[in-house]
Amino acid sequence: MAQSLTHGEMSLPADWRDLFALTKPRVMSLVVFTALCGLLAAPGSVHPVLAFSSILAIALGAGASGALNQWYEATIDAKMKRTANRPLPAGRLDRQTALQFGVGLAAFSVFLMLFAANWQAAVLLTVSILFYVFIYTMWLKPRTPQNIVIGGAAGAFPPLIGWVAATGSVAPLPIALFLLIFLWTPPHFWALALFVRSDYAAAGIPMMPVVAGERATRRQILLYAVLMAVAAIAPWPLGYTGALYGWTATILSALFVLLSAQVGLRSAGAYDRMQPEKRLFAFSIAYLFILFGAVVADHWLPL
Ligand code: HEM
Ligand SMILES: CC(C)=CCC/C(C)=C/CC/C(C)=C/COP(=O)(O)OP(=O)(O)O
Repeated sequence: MAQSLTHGEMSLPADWRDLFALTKPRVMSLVVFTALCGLLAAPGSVHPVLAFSSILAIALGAGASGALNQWYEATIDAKMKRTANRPLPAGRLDRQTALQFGVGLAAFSVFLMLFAANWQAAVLLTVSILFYVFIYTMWLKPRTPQNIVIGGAAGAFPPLIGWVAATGSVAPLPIALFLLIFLWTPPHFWALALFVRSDYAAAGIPMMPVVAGERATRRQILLYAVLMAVAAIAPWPLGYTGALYGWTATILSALFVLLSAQVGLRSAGAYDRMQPEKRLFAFSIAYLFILFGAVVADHWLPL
């Protein structure tokens, strides 16, 4: 985008790469993948153009919420090493542009969903965007260490939205997938929070390790991992999925619980490299990618 904007004394071009970075593309890739899997696992068939447009709408809506999150958190991001180089804190983009970009993209994504799929999916997409921006970012994140438990629900909506875009209604399987991501989020995030704790402390964000301490965070990671494993495997005995998904979920969830136990049962202390925590964080991402791939494979290749 060749638009000019004022930043202090200088006039900087709003580079498209900075606008792209506002959408948190790496995090959102998994969000969009889970949405696509929700859509592909639904019964019946969707016209490819409608399927593509629905997924595009979810990607744009998720990107918009990432931009609005960064618009709101520019001063906090400036205080953390991990986020200081984002376009706003680094001064490559001004807040007004980020706000306009986020609001415009959010509105466009909802209209696209309305025309491509149905009003039910458009409503769910709107709820997810509003939830992430208002409930998580503005309300819970600066106030309570439970921020990601409750606020994390926003990230659990995409497979449900994909399913509803395809069918116009809700069913037990996408609700189970919602629950799976909901319970996955605390171990995913707290593993990372353990090794970037000083960042959050510096920014004054009440993340669990900062407020409740390392020991409590470790125990809760393990607790949520066990609950998540139950939610991940349950669709198989309940008959919502077949054995392909069932075995994948059982093996991967056992591994997830094992890695969480390595983190959860470790005593609190000053570790230099936090290897088990980093391993769990990296595995959490691979886990969701593979598991959601298995939901689709199970639907199309029933064993
Ligand atoms: C409130 C809930 C969540 C919080 C607080 C959270 C937090 C984070 C943070 C701080 C990172 C570090 C890397 C970065 O800044 O880009 C990260 C990485 C990541 N998150 Fe989450 N996350 C949450 C939920 C989710 C959900 C629901 C998904 C997808 C389903 C997801 C997918 C990812 C992925 C793919 C990465 C790796 C990005 C990379 O490779 O850099 N996260 N998350
Ligand atoms: C369809 C739709 C609207 C989906 C929304 C997806 C969503 C809410 C994902 C949550 C994942 C996420 C970016 C967490 C980052 O937390 P943070 O903002 O605290 O991380 P930060 O410290 O890196 O800014």
